[in-house]
Amino acid sequence: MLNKINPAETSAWKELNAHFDDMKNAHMKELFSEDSERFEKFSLKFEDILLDYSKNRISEKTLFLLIDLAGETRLKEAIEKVFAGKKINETEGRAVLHTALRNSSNEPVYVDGEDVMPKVRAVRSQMKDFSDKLLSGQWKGCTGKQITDVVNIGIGGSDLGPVMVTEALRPYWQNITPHFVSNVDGSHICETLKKIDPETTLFIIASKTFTTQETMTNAHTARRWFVDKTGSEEAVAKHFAAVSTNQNEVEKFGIDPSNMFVFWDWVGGRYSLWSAIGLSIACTIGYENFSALLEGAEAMDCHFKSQPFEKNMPVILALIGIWYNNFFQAETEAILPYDQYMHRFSAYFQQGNMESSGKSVDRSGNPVDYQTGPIVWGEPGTNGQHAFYQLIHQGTKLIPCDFIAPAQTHNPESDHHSKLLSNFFAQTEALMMGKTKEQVRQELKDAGKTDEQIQSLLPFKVFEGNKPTNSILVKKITPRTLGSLIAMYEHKIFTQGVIWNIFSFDQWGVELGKQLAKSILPELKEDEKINSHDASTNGLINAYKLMR
Ligand SMILES: O=P(O)(O)OC[C@H]1O[C@H](O)[C@H](O)[C@@H](O)[C@@H]1O
Repeated sequence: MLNKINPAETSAWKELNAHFDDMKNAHMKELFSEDSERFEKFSLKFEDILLDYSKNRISEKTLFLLIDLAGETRLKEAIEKVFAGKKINETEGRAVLHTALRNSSNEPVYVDGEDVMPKVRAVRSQMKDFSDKLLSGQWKGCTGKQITDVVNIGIGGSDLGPVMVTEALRPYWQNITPHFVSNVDGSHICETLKKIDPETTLFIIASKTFTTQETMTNAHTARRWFVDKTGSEEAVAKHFAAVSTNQNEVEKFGIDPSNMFVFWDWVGGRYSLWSAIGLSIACTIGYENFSALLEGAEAMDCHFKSQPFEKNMPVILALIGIWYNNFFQAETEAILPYDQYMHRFSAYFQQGNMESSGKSVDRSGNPVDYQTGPIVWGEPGTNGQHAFYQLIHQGTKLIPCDFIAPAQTHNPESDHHSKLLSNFFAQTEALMMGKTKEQVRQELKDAGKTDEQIQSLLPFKVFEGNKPTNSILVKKITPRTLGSLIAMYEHKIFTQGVIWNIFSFDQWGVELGKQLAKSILPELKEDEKINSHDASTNGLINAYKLMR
């Protein structure tokens, strides 16, 4: 379906290896002083989003070769296939069509010869209807009261997207407070139940499979609590909705079929916020805003499909990521939003990246002999500055970072935003420029230090600089721009997967732990010692039995 080209065997890769020898010691400071147009050359604008990628250890030749690599690994063809609904998720035999969920054109999208768009539109209008009723107060709970709280019970892709988006778009909240329960740790559901009133709460059970242990356990606990508090089984119909691809299991759980929202196996969990999994988002910010989120993503889809690689934001980001990952051998990437509302953005893309690209077998089933997905992590600025930036500035590891900031804040109180943004600009400058021995010497001299003091302090105060960053400056975080940003990173992940010759849309690695947990659970019931595992696991379980 997708080609099975080993990227490391392409001629572009070999040339990149040779080119890396020329570039590995190049300092960005010099690259900037050699070219007064570097910023213009290495920045892109898409609607209200500016991507500045000039602070990277790249030259025009680097980009040229990376684009060649994309050509040799047939990226263009892969993009056409994914949008056309081809079953590129081969290990699960599925198409990958989260883009169809935001397709507002009249173009049909076929899976197995069937246009999926009519079904997509039907669920969209069901979501609109439901969220409108809830927000307008027309939907009444079992005692005739309006719904004030929505609790989304889901995990992984059925949780992270809705949490991230509702948090990022908090300024757009209407009259419903969302809550999210994901962890099977009873503390999560218990603490949430303490905050809500059963008469005014709607539970959304969100699970693609409707068999996930954490979600089903939390859902049953919520249901028991609800029936216990209201004394009525019938009331469940007015207070529970489900989002799933598994109609049978939803019915078994006892959710009114008219409160069920479907999606399809061609929507991957970590790409599902655009589907009915986004119901909690629509109920929080209103359907119109949810729709604007989809429109922003769709606009990025069109950009990704139509722009040549050198002007294509997701492609450029992907190629730069590959440059560091596979040539500089960088192991991690940080995503650093300078926006408090976006505090779950890196966690969201941690799943997006690490489940998609955490693969060590290529599309032919052979072990890869090059690095694939990086470790992705991050926290909002400026908090991160006071926690882990030290290592980025002066540690031994190369950590390419994406800095994201809105030019306009939703809270223009006093001078907070200019202070925030001055940090955003200062950090990427400092990471690139560093501080030379001469500068440090002068600074210490000006501070009145003796020569001896200067000599001893010097090595610690020098910053090598040359630390790569992308800056993504957004006019304002609105539903539309957020939609575009998310889609931009989704397509970055896709592009990298195509080039690395891996399957980006399965996640078999998650299964093993789940299976073992299932076999261990019954062993925890009895008090007697067990002996069915390795010595460490037996030892731990037996110690637990004595401690509990
Ligand atoms: O939506 P569900 O079927 O409950 O699945 C929830 C999560 O389960 C697993 O952990 C998968 O690795 C995730 O990709 C998925 O999002």
